[in-house]
Amino acid sequence: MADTRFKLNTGAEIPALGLGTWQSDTGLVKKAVAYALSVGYKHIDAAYCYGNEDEVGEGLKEAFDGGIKREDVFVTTKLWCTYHSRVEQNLDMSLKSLGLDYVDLYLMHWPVAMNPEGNHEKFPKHPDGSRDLVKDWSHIETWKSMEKLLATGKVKAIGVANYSVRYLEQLLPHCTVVPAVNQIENHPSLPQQEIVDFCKAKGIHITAYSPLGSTGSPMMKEKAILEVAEKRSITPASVLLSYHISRGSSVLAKSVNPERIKANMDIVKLDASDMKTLNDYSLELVKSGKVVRYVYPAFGVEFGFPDKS
Ligand SMILES: NC(=O)C1=CN([C@@H]2O[C@H](COP(=O)(O)OP(=O)(O)OC[C@H]3O[C@@H](n4cnc5c(N)ncnc54)[C@H](OP(=O)(O)O)[C@@H]3O)[C@@H](O)[C@H]2O)C=CC1
Ligand SMILES: O=C[C@H](O)[C@@H](O)[C@@H](O)[C@H](O)C(=O)O
Repeated sequence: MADTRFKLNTGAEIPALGLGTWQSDTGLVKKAVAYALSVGYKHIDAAYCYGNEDEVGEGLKEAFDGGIKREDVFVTTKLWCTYHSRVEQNLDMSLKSLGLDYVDLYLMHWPVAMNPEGNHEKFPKHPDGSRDLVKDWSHIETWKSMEKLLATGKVKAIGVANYSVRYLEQLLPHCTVVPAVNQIENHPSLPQQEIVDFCKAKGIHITAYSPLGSTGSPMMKEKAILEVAEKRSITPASVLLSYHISRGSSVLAKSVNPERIKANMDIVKLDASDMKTLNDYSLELVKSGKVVRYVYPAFGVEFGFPDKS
């Protein structure tokens, strides 16, 4: 089932499984990308902020030199927060590093702008250590610039990441183009049902990030996951990745290890009783206020996530 695809509101298809590249060390990520594409991945998730797009680009080049066609790979990258007032410039920087003339999807990485003239190119800070934000900058302004990119041919689709219902409700009335995707942290310990349902109703596809619980894959030790894995004789990683495909979402798994990259393609159709076990586990966490969000950078901003409000 790793070859499942979902239709975007642009008419294009997004391959259900993507290779993540956040925290993929330089020296390893070129091989990871080239290897993943050689064994059948069709979707690579990158970001300017990850600082490794040059190497991701080298991995893509190796794959293209080996005969894989550009049009058969779905490449996503993201606008970083210090570039909200310079959207096309940041896209051009990513395209140059990736060695591409277009990306399939360009996302606003977080709906918050950081000072483009601060004391660091990506993570400007105030003397007290807090992030140097442009507090009066609206993410709607950024989206307007993202919409203009479509006419350049440098992006096939545009979308957002880390948007809550609250932020989408602010954005949608001002959109000429509805985001194709909202990329969010999602796994049975953070089901985010309200945003998943809201996006579905608006025709916005969900891509799940950190499906294994991010660094060190802590979700793989959760009892409900182990229970389904044992019952189906599959790995916990397979349960965690398959869960999203059953929910109609695409999913990104990061690995720089060839065995794990290959193993993560083992996506199966979970049945109703498997999904019930996982959903009951999620509901219990939601009811007791114990959902777990692994990725919550210190922006000091209220993003409208129900678990953080
Ligand atoms: N839009 C956004 O703000 C965000 C987007 N993302 C995107 O989503 C991707 C995935 O999320 P990420 O946070 O990286 O975390 P994941 O949930 O993909 O987990 C990655 C961790 O799991 C390990 N791992 C991977 N596969 C296996 C396996 N089969 N068995 C055991 N361990 C495994 C990896 O180690 P190893 O490499 O050694 O295998 C790494 O430590 C990111 O890389 C990025 O592309 C992520 C966070 C935020
Ligand atoms: O995509 C992954 C994450 O969003 C990552 O880009 C952020 O967590 C960033 O490191 C930050 O500290 O703001």
